[in-house]
Amino acid sequence: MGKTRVYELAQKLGLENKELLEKLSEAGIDAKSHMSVLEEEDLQKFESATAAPPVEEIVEKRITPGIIRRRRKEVPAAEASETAEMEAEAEEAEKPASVEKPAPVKAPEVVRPPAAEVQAEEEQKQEEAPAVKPAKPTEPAKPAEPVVAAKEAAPVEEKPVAPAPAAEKPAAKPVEKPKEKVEAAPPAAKTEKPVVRATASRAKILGRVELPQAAPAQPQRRSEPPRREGPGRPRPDERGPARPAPRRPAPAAAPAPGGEEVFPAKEARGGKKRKKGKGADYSEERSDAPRKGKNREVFEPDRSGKFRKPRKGAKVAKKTEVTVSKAIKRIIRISDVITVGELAKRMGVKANELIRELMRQGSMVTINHPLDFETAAILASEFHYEVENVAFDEETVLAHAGEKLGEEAKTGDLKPRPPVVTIMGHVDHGKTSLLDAIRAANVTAGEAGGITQHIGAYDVELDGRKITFLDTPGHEAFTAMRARGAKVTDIVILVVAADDGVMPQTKEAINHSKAAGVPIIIAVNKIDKPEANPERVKQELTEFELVPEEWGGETIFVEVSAKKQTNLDQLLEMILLQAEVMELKADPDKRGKGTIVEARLDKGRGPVATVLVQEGTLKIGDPIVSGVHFGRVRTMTDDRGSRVEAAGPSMPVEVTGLSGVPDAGEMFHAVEDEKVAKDVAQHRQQKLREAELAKTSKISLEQLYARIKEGDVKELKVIVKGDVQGSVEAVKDALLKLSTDACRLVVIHTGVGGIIESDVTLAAASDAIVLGFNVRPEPKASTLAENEGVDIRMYNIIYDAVADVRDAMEGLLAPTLREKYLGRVEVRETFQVSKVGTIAGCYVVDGKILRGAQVRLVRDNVVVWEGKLSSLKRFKDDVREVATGYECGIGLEGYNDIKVGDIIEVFEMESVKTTL
Ligand SMILES: Nc1nc2c(ncn2[C@@H]2O[C@H](COP(=O)(O)OP(=O)(O)OP(=O)(O)O)[C@@H](O)[C@H]2O)c(=O)[nH]1
Repeated sequence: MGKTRVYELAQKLGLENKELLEKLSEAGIDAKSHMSVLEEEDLQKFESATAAPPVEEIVEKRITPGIIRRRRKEVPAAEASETAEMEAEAEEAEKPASVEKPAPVKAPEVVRPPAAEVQAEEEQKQEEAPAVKPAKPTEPAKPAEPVVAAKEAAPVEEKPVAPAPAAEKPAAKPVEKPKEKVEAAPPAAKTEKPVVRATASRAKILGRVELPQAAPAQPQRRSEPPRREGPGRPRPDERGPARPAPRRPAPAAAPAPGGEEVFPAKEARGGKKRKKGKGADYSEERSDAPRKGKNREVFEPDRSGKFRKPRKGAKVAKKTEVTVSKAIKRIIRISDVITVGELAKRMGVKANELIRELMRQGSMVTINHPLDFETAAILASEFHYEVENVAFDEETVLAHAGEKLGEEAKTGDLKPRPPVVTIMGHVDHGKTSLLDAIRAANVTAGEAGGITQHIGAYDVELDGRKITFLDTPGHEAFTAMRARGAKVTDIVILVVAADDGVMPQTKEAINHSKAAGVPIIIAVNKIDKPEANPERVKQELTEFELVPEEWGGETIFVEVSAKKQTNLDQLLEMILLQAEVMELKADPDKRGKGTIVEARLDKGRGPVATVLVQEGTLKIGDPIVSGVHFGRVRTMTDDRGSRVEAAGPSMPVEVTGLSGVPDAGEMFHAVEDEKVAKDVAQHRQQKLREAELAKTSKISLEQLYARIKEGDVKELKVIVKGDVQGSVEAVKDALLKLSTDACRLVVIHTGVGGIIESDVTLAAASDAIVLGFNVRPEPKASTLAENEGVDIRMYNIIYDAVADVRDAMEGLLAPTLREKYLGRVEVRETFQVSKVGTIAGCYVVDGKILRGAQVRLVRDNVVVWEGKLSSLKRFKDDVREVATGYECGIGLEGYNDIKVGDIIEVFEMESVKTTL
């Protein structure tokens, strides 16, 4: 294709450049300066136009060029493309025309140096493309439009140099750029002027200097859209050739025209900029926009400005929404406690950052560490977040529920209530017999023929005064309930067989009772036996500070015979006397609350719970909540199987109507309505889940120092278990000497033998630690300790134990070597192998056994030997490890006294950092 510049053609025709330019524009050819390039098509067009200008054709052509120009200038091509619409709009546009005109003119002006020509052009434009104008009017008023125009023009301008840039720049970068480009072109002076005008008249546009930045990306996009829409439009083809006349910078120029019209529409839908995200569905984008970040907001004004028409409403909505959501997000609602990990997640920061911040504040924590409300609030504020405690205040709700009735009635009107008694003692000392005897005597006396029911508790009467017995003899149940926070028992009856005296469980029972602070009444049983020696029992008990009154002490002793029902009344009398001293009172006018003594699932009746009312009165129909269960009291039955309408303080009744089976020792509360009961139950469920997530130990030696310093711990309670009484006593004495002003050391229980479940429950209930010497915890006790967070420490050397406790109290606990449990094998057979020694045929009960691991030989929970394996075989082969459920042959290094039934514990030692 031959290209001719305007001035060359002018020379050819013997015309002035100006004249030629004028004629060219009359012919509908877009030539902006004498340097503009004319394509062959343009030349032909020019020739045919000058030769015989057919009116109709010209009009058509003119329309096209007109549109092009406008585009370049700033005209939102969209309007141009959709002629039909534009025409409609044109009518409206006509009014603001005066404003619009300047815009369209400017672009052409820039192109054409002579002012006169510019005017001519303006006139032409008005004539040519009235339809286009409508678009313009909106542009000047709305800043966005000019931008669009600039963008659209961009593609064309790239190569063309002067003309296009001039048009674009006014919109994008008002002065500077245009000048540069203009300088390159000959008619620099001329171009400058128009630029100035443009900027002046478009003062509003200046503020949008940023827009051009977005534009660069658009040109490419534009080139695409035009193609798509091009086909639909008849004009693109015509325009292509017509416009580029000045310089056909190419295909880009051609598409642009068609694209102009299209773009705005697309953009309006969220096409280009919005497509930042992928696969933007136009419809969705709109809704997404408001949620996006600041970056987007920065861009949005531009877009919206450009495409205001379609989006006026959307714009406003976006901004508002973003602000609101942020404000809400910056408040974190927690329920009393939140773990570090959860807080980090909710704030959208890394947990490590929180942990680092906490370390900076002096606390070493892990990701699962629970943070209380205050700590969480301080921590969150570092990250500009607020924490709101939305904890359901269960206590307030329940207190409110309980007080209501009390207020309505007479508040503070406490009335004496029957004592609640638990019977404890050593095995076979007659606990059950005594309970039965008391009950039998009572039943026959009170309700002849009445069928007694086992409901876990019952009451007996003596001269119109009631006593409630908990039918769960033994300290295990007692402490298990206490571990749940239940303080049910008022008085403990310690049964000691007169013929047997104080035995290990007698001692345990004493310790458990003392730990709970419950007074003890001694029932010296079996006095009917000839070998009975009550005096010896009294003597033995003085060791435990249980001194009979006749010996100057305060403990009540009653000599009874369960078998012969001797002195039972006297025992009851003494119980009542003790109760009187204790001034046990309760307000029966409140809503009922108390403790679950027993609960089970009955096939026919559903969950059945024996409850002991401790405060107020429980009535049929009362909504109640117990633990995570709730419901309405459907039926109430006493221990004689009689239906009861209401149960007052200290009365045990069997209740149905709960949604599930609560745990023994759980409290129950009657509340005003079932919704409250449900709310409380659900809240507890949630807390239970949280607690599961953030299990914390009761107390451990590692935490001791820190807690002493915080004032949390004023005394350290210890349970000592050992293989022989001598070592237990030695440790106990040594430990007691460690007592300081800051922390008193109290040994709440000692015993010979392995660490058993009841030791752990006692430790859990009393916040104690368990020290073991040459003894091991039973598997069940280990599990319980793990669940309850009880610290069990095992030692072989007394000195180590004492040193550890002392160091812990002084905050000097060194990094500890902690045992990592690997497995447990049971010795099933033993073989003597010459030159090798004893080989144990074993069965791996739990975990696995590893060659080279350390082992401990345990017999009856007492450590007999500790060392290493000398051999580990499966059949005849040496093996590295043997897993659960398999048999193996084991040899112990330098130890042969292995017996059938022995347990071999396998473990590794690992160093654990002590954190205080
Ligand atoms: N001679 C005599 N024997 C009694 C008396 N009280 C209980 N016994 C007997 O002692 C044995 C044990 O009595 P239990 O009531 O089962 O003792 P326990 O303390 O409940 O026993 P555990 O439930 O195993 O802890 C039974 O054989 C009773 O008959 C008594 O007062 N005199």
